[in-house]
Amino acid sequence: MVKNISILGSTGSIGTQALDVSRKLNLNISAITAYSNIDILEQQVREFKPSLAVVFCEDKAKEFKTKIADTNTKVLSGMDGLIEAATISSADMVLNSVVGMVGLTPTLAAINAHKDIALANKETLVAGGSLVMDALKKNNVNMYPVDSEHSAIFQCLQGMNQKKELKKLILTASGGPFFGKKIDDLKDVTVKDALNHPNWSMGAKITIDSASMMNKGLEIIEASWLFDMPQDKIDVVVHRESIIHSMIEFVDNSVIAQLGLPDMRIPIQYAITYPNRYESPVKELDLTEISNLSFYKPDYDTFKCLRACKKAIEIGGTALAIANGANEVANKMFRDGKIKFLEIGDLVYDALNNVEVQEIKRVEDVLSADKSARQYVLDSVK
Ligand SMILES: NC(=O)C1=CN([C@@H]2O[C@H](COP(=O)(O)OP(=O)(O)OC[C@H]3O[C@@H](n4cnc5c(N)ncnc54)[C@H](OP(=O)(O)O)[C@@H]3O)[C@@H](O)[C@H]2O)C=CC1
Ligand SMILES: CC(=O)[C@@H](O)[C@H](O)COP(=O)(O)O
Ligand SMILES: [Mn+2]
Repeated sequence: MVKNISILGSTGSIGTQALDVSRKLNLNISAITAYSNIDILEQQVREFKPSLAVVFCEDKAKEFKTKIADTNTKVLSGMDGLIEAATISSADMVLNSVVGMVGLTPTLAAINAHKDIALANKETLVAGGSLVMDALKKNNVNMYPVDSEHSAIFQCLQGMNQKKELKKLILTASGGPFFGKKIDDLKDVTVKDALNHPNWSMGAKITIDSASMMNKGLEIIEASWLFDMPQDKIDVVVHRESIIHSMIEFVDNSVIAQLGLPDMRIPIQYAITYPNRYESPVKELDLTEISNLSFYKPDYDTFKCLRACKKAIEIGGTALAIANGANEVANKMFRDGKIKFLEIGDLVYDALNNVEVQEIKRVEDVLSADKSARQYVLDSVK
């Protein structure tokens, strides 16, 4: 089993739960990173004593260095710091739980340094999936999904005999806080409404993505890279209770599902301990308490972001990075009160229609498409 782990984004929702899992598994923490939240990072340094702590923001990193001057932890900042945390020699595995496609460069660096990857940071695969998959192959490195649906599929696939027997993947979606609503109902929804996820407690960006169903679109793309499946073999079914985390269907129409309470500590732990399983702090699932599991077709007319992601897959190349980059900016603008909820989907769609798409040959192609998509959205909203 993994003994030493580096956690990128340790102060976030996944990062703090990953430290909880690490505490119970008695793992050594090699490095931890934050964007600017130095108070939580300080507590983590004092408890886990990593040899490296990274604060992405330079000013905050300076302040942090003074705060923890009495410890043996080295402090770095910026992308160089993230790369150092991703490649630190003492770590066997890197858990990437930063939010956004800023995670791509450190993921590639970790793979090139032969670290196994536990991946929560879905934007990395969405924007640069072809580069990541090539790097994994070239370096003979494993990537274990943390995203609940992808972990569910990965768990279901453990029972597969041959790939040709697999018919399709079935991603479940909660439907978010706006399930059943139509465009007219969504015109004036507030940030507070959109942050009210029915089942999961997560960071702000992914919670808004769940409300717009961009999250499910990103997850179709993530699944297509992780499991090498075309999008016409990836179905989405709305399952309001988030108890079935996803399913796979075989050619004989037998369906295998993975179930559990909506708690990310199960997929995080499985990514770290694969192929072994250990007791976890998550409560046992009592189906008689849940009593009802419901299923619906997704509403592609209302949830434009879901449609946009399918379109991005059809276009291919840097279109995936464009959809992701446009969404990252639009999502933040909505949270900051600068645009309305429905404008997120409009902006992602417009970026796909207007930003030039290229073939991906190098990481620079992805970074440049991401930059153009972000600029496109910023200019559109001025
Ligand atoms: N939360 C969940 O249950 C799930 C999350 N995911 C995915 O996992 C990833 C993390 O999500 P979540 O934990 O919810 O997010 P959070 O916003 O809670 O945490 C994000 C982490 O990344 C750091 N961070 C933010 N921006 C940057 C940046 N520009 N550069 C470097 N570090 C940064 C944050 O630091 P700071 O605290 O200082 O801001 C924090 O440590 C996302 O890709 C999400 O889609 C997938 C499935 C479930
Ligand atoms: C916990 C997790 O994996 C999230 O991605 C979650 O699935 C979001 O819920 P939605 O199904 O509402 O997007
Ligand atoms: Mn998910």
